[in-house]
Amino acid sequence: MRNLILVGPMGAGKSTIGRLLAKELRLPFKDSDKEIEQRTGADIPWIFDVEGEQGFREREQAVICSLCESDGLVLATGGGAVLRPQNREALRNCGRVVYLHASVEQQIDRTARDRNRPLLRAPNPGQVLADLLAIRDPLYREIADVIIETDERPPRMVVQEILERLEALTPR
Ligand SMILES: Nc1ncnc2c1ncn2[C@@H]1O[C@H](COP(=O)(O)OP(=O)(O)OP(=O)(O)O)[C@@H](O)[C@H]1O
Ligand SMILES: O=C(O)C1=C[C@@H](O)[C@@H](O)[C@H](O)C1
Ligand SMILES: [Mg+2]
Repeated sequence: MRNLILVGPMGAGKSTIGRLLAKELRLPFKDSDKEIEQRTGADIPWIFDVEGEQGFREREQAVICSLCESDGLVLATGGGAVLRPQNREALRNCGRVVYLHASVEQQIDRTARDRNRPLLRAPNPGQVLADLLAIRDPLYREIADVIIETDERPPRMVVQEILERLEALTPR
């Protein structure tokens, strides 16, 4: 398949694992969040503040559709990249999709120190993460070729399991 795409919630480790996986496979790595920031010339909190979540989602769709035209990439997506049906179709059609799963408790631990996620600037970020996962978990599953558990597993172990599980897939 053409590309390797990581989906999953904030704190699942898409950016971290994607970078390691790309190194291991000697493939270029792209992160849709970073790409949005580069193309906008501003960071994600700025985009949410000035253009709202809708503005961010427009930019995200443009970036996803353009990155999906590439071949041979490891692509880490943003946590909400699966919300739009057009993105789900583009991602599904442009490579193997890996859903990195993490419990809400692990997501809380892994995102607590980082102020770069505007959706978590709420009084109760744990509740926000739980609500988002309830809506998005079926969407991640809808497009996933494999689902990988990341709770209590170091990044290197997650990378190894992805490689093994991808190896075992039959071509589609
Ligand atoms: N398997 C893991 N074990 C322990 N810590 C991890 C693991 N995966 C990621 N982390 C840590 O969790 C934090 C969040 O990871 P990362 O930014 O890769 O998540 P993400 O899925 O890309 O989130 P977002 O959707 O917000 O972009 C980082 O500090 C990273 O070092
Ligand atoms: O889960 C989400 O909706 C988001 C996750 C991040 O990767 C960024 O794409 C942004 O902060 C929104
Ligand atoms: Mg990320």
